[in-house]
Amino acid sequence: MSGYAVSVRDLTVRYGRTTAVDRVSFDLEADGIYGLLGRNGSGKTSTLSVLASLRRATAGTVLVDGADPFENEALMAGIALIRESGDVLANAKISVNFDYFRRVRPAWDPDFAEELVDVFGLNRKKPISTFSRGQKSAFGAVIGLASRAPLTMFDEVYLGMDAPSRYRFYDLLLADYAEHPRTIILSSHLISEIERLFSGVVVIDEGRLLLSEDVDEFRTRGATFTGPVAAVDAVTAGLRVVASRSLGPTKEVTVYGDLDETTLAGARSADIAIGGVSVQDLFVHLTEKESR
Ligand SMILES: Nc1ncnc2c1ncn2[C@@H]1O[C@H](COP(=O)(O)OP(=O)(O)OP(=O)(O)O)[C@@H](O)[C@H]1O
Repeated sequence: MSGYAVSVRDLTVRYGRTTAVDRVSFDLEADGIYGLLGRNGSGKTSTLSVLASLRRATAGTVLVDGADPFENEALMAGIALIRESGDVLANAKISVNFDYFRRVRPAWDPDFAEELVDVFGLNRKKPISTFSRGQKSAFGAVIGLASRAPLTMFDEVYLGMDAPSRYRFYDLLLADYAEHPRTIILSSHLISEIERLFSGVVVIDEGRLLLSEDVDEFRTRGATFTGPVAAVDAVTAGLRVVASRSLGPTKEVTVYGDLDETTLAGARSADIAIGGVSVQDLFVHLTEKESR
């Protein structure tokens, strides 16, 4: 089974007077790992909830595999939204939960699920409600991975896990994706750890779409200059600086925007190394109030 394509058109979600999502449009090709990035309260969960059919759009349309997921049971079997709040049988043990997910998730892999329980060191004898926050998050990751849903969405579940568990999750996700390609959306505002996973990014801010593009394209929106402090300062003077770090005589400055040939030639002649930009730095810049 391969992944579902996603098409979001003019999606609007309102809660009373609050507009959480404001005419957002983007497309995700089937089979890819996408970052849905936005600051707290930017509308990530609201967007994912509509895709998962937990909430009806106030306006606009959402198509998953070409169809509206709302009250579409057959399609919903292939759409998994994993939230930190659970969506599991909290009072039951792992085995009871696995029996349930085996029934509702057509691509459920029971062996992989058991293997993941061992990897994350989860207790098979206790109900999920007695797990710590990190263990609950890890159990969510287990469900999300073993479901192998053609559209799998992780809504910041990894935030509750400690660093070793998070890195294990990222590695497992990548390895499993390579063997079983599908469409995966990771929503987060903590990007540096997960940006290596993305093939594409959707950035939203205060309910509005800022951009939706391929990650390599996104990274070329800026550049990083590394070299002697004075030389770097001279080359980057007048450019839109996104981030700046100094280490003794060396300075690394990240800038946003297109670079002209004169700037690039100046950098090369001053022995300044020019590199790509992290998604994290660009995201912070794009969503900072003072940058607009
Ligand atoms: N059930 C609700 N009732 C009223 N307002 C809501 C409700 N759910 C979300 N909101 C509001 O909608 C906006 C978007 O919230 P949403 O949860 O979609 O953002 P988010 O990007 O997922 O945030 P976070 O990163 O903090 O989880 C916020 O202003 C929030 O206060």
